[in-house]
Amino acid sequence: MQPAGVAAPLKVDITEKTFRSAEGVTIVALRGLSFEVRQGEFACLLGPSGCGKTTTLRILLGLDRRFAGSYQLPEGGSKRIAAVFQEPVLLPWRTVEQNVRLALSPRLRGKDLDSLFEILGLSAMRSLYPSELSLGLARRAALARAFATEPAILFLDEPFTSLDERTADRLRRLLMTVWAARPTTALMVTHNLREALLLADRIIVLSPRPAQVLGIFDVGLSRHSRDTPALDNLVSDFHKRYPDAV
Ligand SMILES: Nc1ncnc2c1ncn2[C@@H]1O[C@H](COP(=O)(O)OP(=O)(O)OP(=O)(O)O)[C@@H](O)[C@H]1O
Repeated sequence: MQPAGVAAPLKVDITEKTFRSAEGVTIVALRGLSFEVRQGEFACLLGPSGCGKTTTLRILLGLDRRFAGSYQLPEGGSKRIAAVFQEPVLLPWRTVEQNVRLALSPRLRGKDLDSLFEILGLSAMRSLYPSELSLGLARRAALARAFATEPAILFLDEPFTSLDERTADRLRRLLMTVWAARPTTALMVTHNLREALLLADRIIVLSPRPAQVLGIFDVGLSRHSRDTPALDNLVSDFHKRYPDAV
């Protein structure tokens, strides 16, 4: 048991998660999946398509309680959990700013959001409605909403899919800037190795379904040094260590 006030990691120990298909066939999505994310760390869960990454996040978000095993959220189960999904899920009849403020606890509702909107390049878009935003801007609004809540843990499920590469890259860099300004324990699901190498402190490498941890890849390079040649080297180091992963 972690004493109150002491930094606690995210601990995951899922013994098994199965689904029953429409034809009555049992699909084992996860079996023996165990890992930790340290306090204040940005970790990526990297694995091939269909291996069980989203299933894992849904369990950690409390959206799926039918599994065997256990997990412990940072700070002994604080309620401040934020999530950014593939779809930004903004309320269409609310402005960007209202969407962000609605997510805040009463204590934070009136807080100054200027610097957060500024970092994310959203200062001029605060009073726009979601239908007036490009997909890239809507994703930024979803990031603003997540960080505004000052979460104990932030879960991200492939937040940069279906964007052109330039927009995705700009958003990845914005995510790093906002995370550096407001560090929080973060777990991001992706099947994009370069993305994981650009963003993560450590990568939790998963096997094909049922997802198990093949190993942990410690990126071990400061984020400012992760330019294209450095990323190329990291990709090659990664493939040497995990020739069969992703
Ligand atoms: N509600 C469900 N009913 C039946 N099978 C499911 C259900 N949800 C997920 N699955 C199956 O469980 C497995 C894991 O799915 P999951 O979405 O977690 O994978 P993923 O690693 O996130 O994939 P991707 O990277 O393509 O999003 C897949 O075989 C999927 O078809």
